[in-house]
Amino acid sequence: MTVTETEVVLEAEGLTKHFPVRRGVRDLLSREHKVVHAVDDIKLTLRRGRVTALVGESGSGKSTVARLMAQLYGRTAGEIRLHGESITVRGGRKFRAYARRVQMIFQDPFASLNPTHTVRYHLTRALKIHGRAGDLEQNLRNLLDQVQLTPPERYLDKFPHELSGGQRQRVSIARALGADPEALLADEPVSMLDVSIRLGVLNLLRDLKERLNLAILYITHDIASARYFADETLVMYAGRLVEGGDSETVTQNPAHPYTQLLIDSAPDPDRLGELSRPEDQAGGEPPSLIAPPTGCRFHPRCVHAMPKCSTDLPPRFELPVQGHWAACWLYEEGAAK
Ligand SMILES: Nc1ncnc2c1ncn2[C@@H]1O[C@H](COP(=O)(O)OP(=O)(O)OP(=O)(O)O)[C@@H](O)[C@H]1O
Repeated sequence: MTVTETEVVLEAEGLTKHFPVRRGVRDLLSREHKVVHAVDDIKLTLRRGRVTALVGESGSGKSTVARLMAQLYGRTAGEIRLHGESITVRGGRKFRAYARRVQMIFQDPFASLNPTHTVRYHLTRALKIHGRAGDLEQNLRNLLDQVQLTPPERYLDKFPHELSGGQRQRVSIARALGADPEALLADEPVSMLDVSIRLGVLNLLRDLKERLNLAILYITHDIASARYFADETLVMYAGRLVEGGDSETVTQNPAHPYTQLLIDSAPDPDRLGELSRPEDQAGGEPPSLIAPPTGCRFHPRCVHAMPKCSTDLPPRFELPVQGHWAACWLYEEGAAK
């Protein structure tokens, strides 16, 4: 099935978030209101039965995108559409209705579960909030079955500290499923877990995607896991998307110099002893998002930078593989498509 064939659940267009910077004493005298350009002009589409990875280094704005899509943050500009309908909610009943369809999973299951309450409490609450308590015992069992915590009675009366990290994250996923959502926004769902159990949780999410026909946004700094887990991969740098396409193409044939850097600097088990060589750290630091570079935000670190890159923002240029694009002037020829 091609990317365009499955039903669109959630879309963002022109999604932008600027956080005001708290003003110091010296700034009070100036009229300037500084902002952090955390997220600028993001366009993405989540489809039924598909995982879209949003990949980038720390501080690139990935979590902010997830929180905007979950309507936990108000946006500075742009539009979020649920089944084609533009939607903005700020708390209250409207938020609850939105959360019934779009659920978020956070990085740290220990922080997102209340240590003083049992698994039963967390899941019961989710079912009740979303009007699905019905046959409560059976629904609780179903949720735990779905996340492969079986037999359910072994887990229902446990407190978060009595569970392993992987089990806690499975409870968080079960809680999200309590709403019977169409889309899951998973913000680094395995990065706090032991390496040995990450794969199990990603496989569970993949299994749920298929069985429940979920649309999943998978946020990660680990591009290798995006190749393994996601159908589509979007690469984010300093608040902007720089490349996108099917995961195999983006990870095996990266077009944007930043994606290439991300792949080259990903830990490679065959090179572990060499990681501290100075040449491995080439490529510099991400820019300040208070005064981001003009033109392409990556140009100060880019080995291919041309004069135009520092002045003109590159649009998306389409590349030979269908659906693959890069926002990079190197591909300007392809813009004719
Ligand atoms: N509430 C806030 N107020 C001000 N600045 C913020 C706020 N939240 C995030 N930022 C800034 O926005 C930028 C993007 O942050 P965000 O957490 O979205 O990045 P990220 O890619 O998810 O990073 P990480 O993987 O470290 O969480 C950062 O510069 C961050 O400091």
